[in-house]
Amino acid sequence: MLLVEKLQTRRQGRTFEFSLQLQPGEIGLLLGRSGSGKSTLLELLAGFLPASSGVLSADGQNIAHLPPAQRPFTMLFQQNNLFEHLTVYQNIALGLRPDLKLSLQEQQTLQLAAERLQIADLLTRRPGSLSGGQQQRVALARCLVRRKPYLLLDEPFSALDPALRQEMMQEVRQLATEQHIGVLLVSHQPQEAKDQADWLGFIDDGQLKFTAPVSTLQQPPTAEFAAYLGMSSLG
Ligand SMILES: Nc1ncnc2c1ncn2[C@@H]1O[C@H](COP(=O)(O)OP(=O)(O)OP(=O)(O)O)[C@@H](O)[C@H]1O
Repeated sequence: MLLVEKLQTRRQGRTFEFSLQLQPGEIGLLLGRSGSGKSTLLELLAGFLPASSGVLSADGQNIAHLPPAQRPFTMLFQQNNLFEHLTVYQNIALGLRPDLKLSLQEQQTLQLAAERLQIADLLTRRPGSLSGGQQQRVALARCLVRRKPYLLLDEPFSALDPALRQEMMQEVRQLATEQHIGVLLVSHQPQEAKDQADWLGFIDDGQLKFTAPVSTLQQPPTAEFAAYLGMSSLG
């Protein structure tokens, strides 16, 4: 389990403080206004941003002091996840070995991930010749071969059309369930993403104000959350 307790950082004179728990196989959907701190939370967990205080542990181990590469996270961004000069195969292989020299077993792992994400016929292509959806599948395949227990997704599908976005969310749901990966997903699409999430969290003014089951979308627990959803009043 991922445990975050009063994990703090400062950015541009503002204090950010987050507390949450994420179980293996669980998808937590992070919602909130632009600038509220959603990406800041993911960067803090991944170790791209130093924490000034608080607790960050994974499966009972304190991981707050570890450099990003040693933390149990893999992160997927909205775009620019791939290297344009490398083939799809090489882009995925980077998740296994920075020098791209894969053992036979690693080659098999890569092949399985590519088949799992239906991109096995694209391995010799370069990202520039792929659609946005195919590119994000490649990036997801690289996350998969890294075999990290937690996946941090920062609006990874927001540039895709609605049907494709839904398809990718189903893919993430299956991966989370089958491989017991804990997923934190930042999204601006509450209605679509909620179909696949286990809980939602509302970030406002640098804090995770609450986490709750997705059914809460129909009856927002706070006026701020209702306003974010575009509802004029509670109930
Ligand atoms: N690289 C950075 N360096 C300094 N400040 C940053 C950086 N990235 C974001 N910030 C600031 O941190 C605050 C929170 O930004 P953050 O990106 O976490 O918001 P967000 O909720 O993810 O927004 P959005 O939905 O627009 O992506 C903002 O005030 C922003 O200006």
